[in-house]
Amino acid sequence: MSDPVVTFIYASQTGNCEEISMDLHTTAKEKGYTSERYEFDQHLKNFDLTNPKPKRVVVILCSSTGDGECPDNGNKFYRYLCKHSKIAKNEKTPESRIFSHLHYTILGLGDSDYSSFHKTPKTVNSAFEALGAKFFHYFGKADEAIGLENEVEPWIKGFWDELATTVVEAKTQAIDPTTEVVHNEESKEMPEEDTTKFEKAKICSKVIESEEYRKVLRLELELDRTLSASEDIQPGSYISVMPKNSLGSVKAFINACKWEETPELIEKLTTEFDFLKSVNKKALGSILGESEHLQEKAVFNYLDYLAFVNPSSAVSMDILETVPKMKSRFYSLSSDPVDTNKLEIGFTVEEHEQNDVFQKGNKIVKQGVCSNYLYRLSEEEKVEFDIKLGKSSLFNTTKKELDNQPPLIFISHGTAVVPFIGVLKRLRRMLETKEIKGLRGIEFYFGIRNKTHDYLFKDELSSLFEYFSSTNPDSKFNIHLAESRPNEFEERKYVQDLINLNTSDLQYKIQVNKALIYICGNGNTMVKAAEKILEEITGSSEQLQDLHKDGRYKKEIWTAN
Ligand SMILES: Cc1cc2nc3c(=O)[nH]c(=O)nc-3n(C[C@H](O)[C@H](O)[C@H](O)COP(=O)(O)O)c2cc1C
Repeated sequence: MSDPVVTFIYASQTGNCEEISMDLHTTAKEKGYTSERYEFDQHLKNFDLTNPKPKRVVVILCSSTGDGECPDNGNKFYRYLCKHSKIAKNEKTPESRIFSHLHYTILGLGDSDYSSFHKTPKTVNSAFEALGAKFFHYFGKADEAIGLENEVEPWIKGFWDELATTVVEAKTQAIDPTTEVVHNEESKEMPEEDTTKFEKAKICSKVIESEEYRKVLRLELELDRTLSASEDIQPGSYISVMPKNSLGSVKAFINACKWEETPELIEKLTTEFDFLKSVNKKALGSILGESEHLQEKAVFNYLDYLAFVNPSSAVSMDILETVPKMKSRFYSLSSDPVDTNKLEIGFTVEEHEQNDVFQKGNKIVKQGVCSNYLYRLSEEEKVEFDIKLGKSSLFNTTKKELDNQPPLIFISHGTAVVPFIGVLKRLRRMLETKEIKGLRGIEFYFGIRNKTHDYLFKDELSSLFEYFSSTNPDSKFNIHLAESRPNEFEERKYVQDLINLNTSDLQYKIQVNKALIYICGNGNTMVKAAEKILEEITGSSEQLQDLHKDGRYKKEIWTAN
C-alpha cells in the first residue's frame, strides 16, 4: 500500500499563508513525506480532492481579506466549497459528501481588529466538515493583532506528531468491507501486492439474514480449487468482485441515448461503464450543451441525467468518455479460509432512498451496483464469476499473539460484524486443534438497530460464544448489545454508551492483561465515538496510536456512510 500524499493548500492575500505553507511543505519533504502544495484555485486543474486516489491528508492554510472575504487566489475554490457543502447539508446523502475519504486540518490567519475575524477559515472548515472530511490536530486561529507567531508556532509544533499518526491511519483505512454505496467513489482497485490472481467462483448457498430494516445477504462461494495456508488468506481478508450492470438498466441507458441496441453494445455497457454513478456535469455539459438548470441540481446519475435532458436525437458516443469505468467492490470474509474451497461473505443489498431532483418532496430508490449484481447471481443457478482474493494484514489473529492468552475486545456495528465472524471461527478452530491452549475471555460490543428484527448473525454468534464458554469455563465471554432502535420503553443505546459503562473493566484488561482490541465500522460515526472513549481509557490518543502501531489495536474502518 503506498503512503498517502500530504497536500498543503493555501489562500493568501499578502503572502503570510503562502510562506508558512512553503515552510511546512519543505519540512514535510525533509521528513520523508510525499508532499505537494497548491493554491486553492489550482483545484481541479492541478489536483482533485474529490478523487480518492491518491489517498490524501490535506493541510489548509488560509486568511481573510476585505470584509471577511477569501484571498484572490482562493475565490473559485471557496465558492466551490460553499456550493457543495450547501448541497451536502441539504441532501444528506453519502454521495454528496465528496470529501469523505480525506483527513484534514486547518490553520487560519486573521486579525481581531476586523469584525469578520477568521470568517474565511471558519467557512472553509465547516465546508470540509459538511463534505465528510475527517478532522485531525486542531483548528489554529492566529491573530495578527496579538502576533501571529503566538498561535502559529504551537500549532506547528503539535502538527507533526498528529500528521504522523494521521498518515498511518489514512494508509490503513479500508473502504467499507461489507457494504457498498451507490455512487461510492471509493470503490477502486485493490493494491496489486495485496491480491492474488482472478479466481472462478460460484454461489453455492444463500441465506437472508435480515429484511426488516435492510436486506442482509450471506453467500457461500465455491472456488474451483482449494486454498492453501501459504496463500495467507485469513479471517478478515476480503474478496473483490467486478460487478455488471443489470440488462434492464443497460437497455434503459441505450434507449435514453437513442442508440441502436446491438449485442456488442449491450456487452460493453454491461461490463465496462458505471453509469449509475454521479454524472461528471462539466464534461457532459460540453458534449450535450450546457444546461443552467442542471448545473444547479445536486449530483445524480447518468440515467437521471438523460431522463432530464431527454435528447431529441441520438447522443454522441463521446458521452462514454465521461462515464466512470466500472470498478471492483470489496467484501470481508465471514469464514475461516483454511484448507477449503469455500468462502463466505455477508453484505447489505444496497437500496437508498434519495430526494427526487426533479420533483420536490418525491423520493426515489437507488440501488447499489455490486450488491444487487451479487443478489441477481444468487437467484441464478451456479453461474461462474470472477473474484480476486485480498490479504488483510490488519485483522488477522496469529497463534503467537494468542500465546499469552490476552483478553479480546471486539467493537463493531451492523454488517461490520462480518469479519468478526471469520475471526471467531478461526479462534474456535485453533481451540479445537489445540493450536492454542485457551482463551481469556471476549468482550464483544456490538451495535444493532433492534434485537428482534436486526440481530445479524445471532445464531452463529450465540453458538460460537457458547462454545468458548464451555471450553474455557474460567473465562467470561460477553456480548454487549447496543440497540439504537429498541422496543418501546427501552432506552436507545449506542456502542460507545456501553463501552462507557465498562471503562474500569476495559482499562484493567487493556493495561494490565494486555488485551487485543479489534474495531470495525464507520469511521465517521461509531469508530470516532468509540475511539474517543478508548483514548480516555488508554490515557491519550498517543497511547491508543501506540497500541495500533504495536498491533494490539486492530482497525478496519470505512467512511462511505
Ligand atoms: C485589507 C485587509 C483586510 C483584512 N480583513 C480581515 C478580515 O475581514 N478578517 C480577519 O480575520 N482578518 C482580516 N485581515 C487580516 C489578514 O487576514 C491577516 O493579516 C493575515 O495574516 C493575512 O494573511 P495572508 O498574507 O496569507 O493573506 C485583513 C487584512 C487586510 C490587509
